[in-house]
Amino acid sequence: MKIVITELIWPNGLELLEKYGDVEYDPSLWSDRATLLEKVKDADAIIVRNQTQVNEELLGAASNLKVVGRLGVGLDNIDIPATKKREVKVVFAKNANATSVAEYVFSAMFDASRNLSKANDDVHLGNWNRKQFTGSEICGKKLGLIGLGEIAQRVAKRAQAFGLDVLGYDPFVSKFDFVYNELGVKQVSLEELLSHSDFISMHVPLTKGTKDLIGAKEMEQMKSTAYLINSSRGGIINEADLLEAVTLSKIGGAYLDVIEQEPIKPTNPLLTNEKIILTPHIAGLTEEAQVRTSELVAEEVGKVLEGKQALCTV
Ligand SMILES: NC(=O)c1ccc[n+]([C@@H]2O[C@H](COP(=O)([O-])OP(=O)(O)OC[C@H]3O[C@@H](n4cnc5c(N)ncnc54)[C@H](O)[C@@H]3O)[C@@H](O)[C@H]2O)c1
Ligand SMILES: O=C(O)[C@H](O)CS(=O)(=O)O
Repeated sequence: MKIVITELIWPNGLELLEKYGDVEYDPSLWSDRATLLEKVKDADAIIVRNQTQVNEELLGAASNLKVVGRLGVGLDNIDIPATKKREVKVVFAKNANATSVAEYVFSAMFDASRNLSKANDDVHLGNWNRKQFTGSEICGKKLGLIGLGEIAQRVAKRAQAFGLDVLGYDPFVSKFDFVYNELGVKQVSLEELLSHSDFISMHVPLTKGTKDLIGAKEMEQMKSTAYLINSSRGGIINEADLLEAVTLSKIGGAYLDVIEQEPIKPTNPLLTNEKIILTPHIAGLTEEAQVRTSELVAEEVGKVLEGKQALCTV
């Protein structure tokens, strides 16, 4: 069996995969499409993250392919109908990085409320501006969660402990769901969530229905002090509208772990506003999450290659 890995995987996953066949691992292969198309010609398995476009072109080139392993949960870079048409299985790291993403959301809320990074920069300049960095408590503030799946539920659970008031909007989750009844999330309309929340955290997949879900109209409804946090996918918040809203102080700022075009280009206008805090798609990137992710995907890919039933499939 030939297993081609096009993006970052942890060593425990590599070790497991070596039991199933010849592993070709190049974490930057995703960025060299011509070489990638050549390498997958006789591949039985391809393992990717979010950058490799698994589309008709790639699937067409990989005529031997049995399985695509996704080292994460977002499947927006994989043409699922095309894989089904070719009877190629897709396995993914269901829930493996959810706790890490939930903790990232708290890092963003605490950074916004206690000015940690800005105060550190200032002290390193030799200053001691205590009053300037007076913060605010997150206790008692309103946190709006857009999308109430696995990650949002882990955020909601932790938010209870911090005394946050959690509002939730997800048209696909019934009012009888435990997220409303046991996790203390209050079911609201998108409009209510936008107008009342101090922090708004996005937890939806990127689909036709969620593209530009938050644009100028939605930002108009937000509090002028509120922060947007996006650890789901670029494209869900309209970036031009965000830059304008932050520049005109219509909202407080934003924490973006994901952007439409990754990696970021030096000319990206988002870099011009310091109230837009950017991280390089690291919300799910912790040692613990990546050990889990790599093990789970390696095992699931292995099952398919051995003709067994995989569990984390689409
Ligand atoms: N930054 C990172 O490192 C990182 C890591 C993991 C996941 N993610 C992203 O986070 C996303 C969410 O992950 P998850 O595990 O919570 O997914 P999930 O499938 O468990 O939950 C997604 C939720 O979004 C809801 N939803 C869909 N369309 C909606 C809409 N228009 N409005 C409101 N809600 C809507 C669904 O009903 C579902 O409850 C992933 O799709 C992925 O793109 C990013
Ligand atoms: O969807 C995910 O799990 C993530 O965005 C993290 S990664 O897989 O792209 O690294």
